[in-house]
Amino acid sequence: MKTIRIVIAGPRGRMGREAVSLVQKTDHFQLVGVIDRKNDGGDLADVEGFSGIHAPIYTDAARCFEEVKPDVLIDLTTPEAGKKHAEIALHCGVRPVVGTTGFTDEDIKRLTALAEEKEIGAIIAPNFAVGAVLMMKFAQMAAKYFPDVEIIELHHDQKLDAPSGTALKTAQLISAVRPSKKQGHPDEKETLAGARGATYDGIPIHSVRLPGLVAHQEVIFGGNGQSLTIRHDSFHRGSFMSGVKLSVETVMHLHTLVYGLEHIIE
Ligand SMILES: NC(=O)C1=CN([C@@H]2O[C@H](COP(=O)(O)OP(=O)(O)OC[C@H]3O[C@@H](n4cnc5c(N)ncnc54)[C@H](O)[C@@H]3O)[C@@H](O)[C@H]2O)C=CC1
Ligand SMILES: O=C(O)C1=N[C@H](C(=O)O)C[C@H](O)C1
Repeated sequence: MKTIRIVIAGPRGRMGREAVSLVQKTDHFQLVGVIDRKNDGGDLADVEGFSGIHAPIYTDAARCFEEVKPDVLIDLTTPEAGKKHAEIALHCGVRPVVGTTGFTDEDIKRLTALAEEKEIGAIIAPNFAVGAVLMMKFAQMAAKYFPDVEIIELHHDQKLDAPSGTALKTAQLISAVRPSKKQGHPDEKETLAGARGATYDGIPIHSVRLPGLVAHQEVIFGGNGQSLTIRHDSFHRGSFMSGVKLSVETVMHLHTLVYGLEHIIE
């Protein structure tokens, strides 16, 4: 199998560290550089926790892509940095695999247009865990029969964006198969602002942030005298890595942007 040259943005983060380890243990993956906020010009092997893993560190994405010429960028940073890195990657002919969340519909449209203009593959996956992708698919199936639904997402308390990318994607998939509707009593009033959560196309989304959690979501459907709950839990970040590997391999054969692993996992 041809070796895939990879740059990771955010290598020192919780997800970035897992991704570095994935690339290290995958025979046909090669870590050719990293993009970090610190240590420009240094070697990753000199950073705590990366002993023996040699890769040049860049703070400037464009310079990184020009100098190390990767096939794929894996971005696991922040919404602001992720959007910037994905755009620069596409301009430089590098295929982005973006796990970073907090992208708006507008961001995705803009990056899709750029990928099509450059005729290059890109993947934006709000959740790389196979179980989470199935949860979203099952929720979309259930919404045809149960149009009343609320989403509760629960994450660790260091998460920057709310709602989670997974909750937004779940709401988008549900909204694609059910007519728009306002749920609950038409005269319902919040006596404490925010009590009914945020809404996406009438679907309430509630975000819980607590220490000890990793990534969890419940999609609760209500019908006449019955309820259906679909729940997924990621207990550690290893759960995301088979999806990252699949995305890196798949993006090499794409010529457009794919938003969501449900388009890749049959
Ligand atoms: N798609 C998926 O399956 C998953 C996605 N995520 C998303 O991945 C992202 C990262 O999550 P965590 O690793 O938990 O966060 P983290 O806070 O542990 O790591 C983020 C890293 O990005 C780095 N960073 C920030 N700005 C940067 C820049 N301009 N250039 C280079 N590096 C920069 C930070 O220094 C930090 O090391 C978040 O958006 C999160 O929502 C997290 C888990 C799974
Ligand atoms: O920040 C996280 O941790 C996670 N972010 C993603 C999201 O926003 O959906 C994926 C997963 O839920 C973990």
